[in-house]
Amino acid sequence: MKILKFGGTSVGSPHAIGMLLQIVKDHKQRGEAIALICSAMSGVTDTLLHSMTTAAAGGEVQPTLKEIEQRHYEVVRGFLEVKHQNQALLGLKLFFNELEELFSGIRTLGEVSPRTKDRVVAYGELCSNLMLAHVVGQHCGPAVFGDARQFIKTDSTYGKAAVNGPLTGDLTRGFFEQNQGAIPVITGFVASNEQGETTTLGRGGSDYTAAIVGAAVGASEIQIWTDVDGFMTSDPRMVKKAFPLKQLSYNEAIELSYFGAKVIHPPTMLPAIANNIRIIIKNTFNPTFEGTVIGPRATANSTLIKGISYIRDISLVNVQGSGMVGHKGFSGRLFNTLANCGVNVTLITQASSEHSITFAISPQDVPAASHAIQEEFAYELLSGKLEQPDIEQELSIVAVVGENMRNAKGLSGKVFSALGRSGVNINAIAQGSSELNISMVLEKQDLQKAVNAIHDALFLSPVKTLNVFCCGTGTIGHTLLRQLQEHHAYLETQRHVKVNLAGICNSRKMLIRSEGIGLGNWQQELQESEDAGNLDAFVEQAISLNLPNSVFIDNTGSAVVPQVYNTLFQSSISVVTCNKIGNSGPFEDYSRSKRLARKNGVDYWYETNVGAGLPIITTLHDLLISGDEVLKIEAILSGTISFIFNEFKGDRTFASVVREAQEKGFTEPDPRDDLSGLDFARKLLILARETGLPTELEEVQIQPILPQSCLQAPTVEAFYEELEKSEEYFVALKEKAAAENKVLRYVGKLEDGQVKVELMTVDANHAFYGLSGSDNIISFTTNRYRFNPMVIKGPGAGAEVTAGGVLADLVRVAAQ
Ligand SMILES: NC(=O)c1ccc[n+]([C@@H]2O[C@H](COP(=O)([O-])OP(=O)(O)OC[C@H]3O[C@@H](n4cnc5c(N)ncnc54)[C@H](O)[C@@H]3O)[C@@H](O)[C@H]2O)c1
Ligand SMILES: N[C@@H](CCO)C(=O)O
Ligand code: NA
Repeated sequence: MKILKFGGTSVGSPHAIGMLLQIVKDHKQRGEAIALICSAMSGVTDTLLHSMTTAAAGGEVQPTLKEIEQRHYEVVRGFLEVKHQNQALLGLKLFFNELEELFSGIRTLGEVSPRTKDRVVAYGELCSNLMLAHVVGQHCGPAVFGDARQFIKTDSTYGKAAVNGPLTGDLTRGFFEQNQGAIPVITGFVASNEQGETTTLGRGGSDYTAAIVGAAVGASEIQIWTDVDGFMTSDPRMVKKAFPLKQLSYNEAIELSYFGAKVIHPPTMLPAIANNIRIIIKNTFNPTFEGTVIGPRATANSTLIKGISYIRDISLVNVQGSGMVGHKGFSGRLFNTLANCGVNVTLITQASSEHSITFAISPQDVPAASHAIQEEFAYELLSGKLEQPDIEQELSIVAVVGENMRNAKGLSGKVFSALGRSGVNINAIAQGSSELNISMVLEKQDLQKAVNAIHDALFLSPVKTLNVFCCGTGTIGHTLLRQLQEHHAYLETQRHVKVNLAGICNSRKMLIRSEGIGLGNWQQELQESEDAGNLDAFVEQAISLNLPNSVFIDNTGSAVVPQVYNTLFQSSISVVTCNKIGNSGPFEDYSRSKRLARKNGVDYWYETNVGAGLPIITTLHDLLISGDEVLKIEAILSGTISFIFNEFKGDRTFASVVREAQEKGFTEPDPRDDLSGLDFARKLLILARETGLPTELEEVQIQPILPQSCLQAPTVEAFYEELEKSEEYFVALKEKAAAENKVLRYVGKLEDGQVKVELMTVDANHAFYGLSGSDNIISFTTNRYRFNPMVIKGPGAGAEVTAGGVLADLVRVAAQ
């Protein structure tokens, strides 16, 4: 025998009932004996409860009752042949007449007793099951309406009656015996007391009925048909990536439900658990989906962790004092007094020093708990043996649940490091000795971030979502977004990184959207945004979203954007930047940013500050962490100037070559930053700092290659005009070098603590002679590479290579 329990939404509409009928037919076809237990049509119970209050206050409820009536009639008319309708309509009409009488009684009395309340709400189940018995009877073979009041017997605790197990068992079996050959369609939730008066079973009552009936008739399986695919790994409203679990043990289901999963109400399952009956959660609207099987034990091959649940509102009470150390019975007194005033304790931790006990309770219990402690420990408080209890508010509990995790080493480490990296502070931790759950108390404002970070860290899906805030959508930013769009499938399947573009900002506009901006149409979405670009507001919103694995990408050349990095680090947001202004500012700022990133456990990557996508900074780091020592760096690090010297061959003017460099995306937003040597000096400065030299930009010696008139031009256009006028100067430079069979090279050097950039002419024997396009070249002379320096060479400017480098840094964040 299988018991099929259908919840309110599963019987709440003609569509749902159509699905139900197919499910019943499928079972019949397989020759399985089944019984149905159904809830009231969705919304009916609440409407009845509400209407009772209205009626008691003298209000009008007739139209509301008529609506409920019509919903049932509609099903009858939709599913039954005309000749069968009358009998069903008649039965329902009788119920509705009784209901009306009850309501007129409530109006007269002006109040609702618990007994009346039970009588009234029971009609939700009575009507739906009577209706369904007729419908199932016509479509699936003989069916019988089961009014559970005839066989589920309880005491008279209205609203949450206690079941008389043995009597109920006998009567239920009797009912089934009398009705062999028909499918029982039984009212969930309702029962009756010894006098035959209607009672109800409380929260989760229909599940309870299913478990009671299942236990009584020795069912092999109880199917809970609902509107979700099963028990999820976490609340899907909280965690987008939550997915349905295949299998759970009873204990795991109870633990998850305790912390908020609302699929079943565990106490109601006890009769099924006691009889080892398998429980399956199934989706009425997706019946072929396998759902979640709940059985006696966690199967060996199921996941270690079953779910992440939470309680949103909790308060922590911390009791401490010298009077507690070594005092037998202290905690006994404490928890007794709490129990006596009806305070439920959700979590307890005690340090082994026994100096303090911390426990979590519901915020509404705080006054009662405080009062009880004051009374019980009046003497200890007065004599200073105990301090005044310390109460922390605005907290939540997150619980990680799984039976198999007791044998999994390193699991709690994963949980805590995921939280640490997301900047979530943990106020208290408890692990039951059953190791079925690890619970953490944390700030309510961090709840969503914490649950998502743990979910990401623990669940099968190795894909890590980075929440990216992209500042700057010019040459580089634009290309980066295109690359992210082009490579998203590769990133997800091969690198296990998913980029959620949670915000974009440029000088004109900004847009924040936690659920993600389309990588394919961000331009349009940004264009349509009504928010003007405002860096501070952008950062503020990014921080307040409080998303896990947040990364801010600076694709600007702005001096103000780096000023927000420290705030971001302090809010546990990583930074990836191709903007070198920050790292080449005052040394103190440079080292503070690095320190803050480290202190907050977030990433700060800026490989593209030097040589665009070429692996220069990472290589330097690798040399240094492996104990090598840098003796000398020689480099060409201006892609723009490299390009100009490589292309200025006499067939066109110097100015036109510079223009081409700009068009090709090699130059800084203002090409004078390249031609003045400033951009180059910044890069060399950053490299020097990475080797440990605490040097400043002013200390870098720069030999200019441009005449003063060009550098001083007020605008970029004026600069180009000056450049045209200086053509002779550049031709002379080039010809002088050519006469000696040499080429012009703008070379940077770091040696003996000195940093300089100078114009050189080199011959064919020099390593820097043969460059093309925007090539950069860098040679590291180190202890290990003393006689044959390590050389890195390749295009060192341009949108593709730079954006590629930024993307690599982003993947590096995910890898951490
Ligand atoms: N071009 C290259 O080859 C290369 C290589 C390595 C690094 N970089 C660096 O890339 C950065 C961007 O260069 P680009 O050529 O893309 O510049 P760009 O001028 O094309 O784009 C800059 C973007 O930043 C935005 N922006 C500027 N100030 C802002 C602010 N305060 N708040 C918000 N948005 C702001 C602008 O609106 C624009 O969208 C520069 O720092 C540059 O040094 C470039
Ligand atoms: N404008 C720079 C590229 C950005 O670092 C160059 O020409 O080298
Ligand atoms: Na680089």
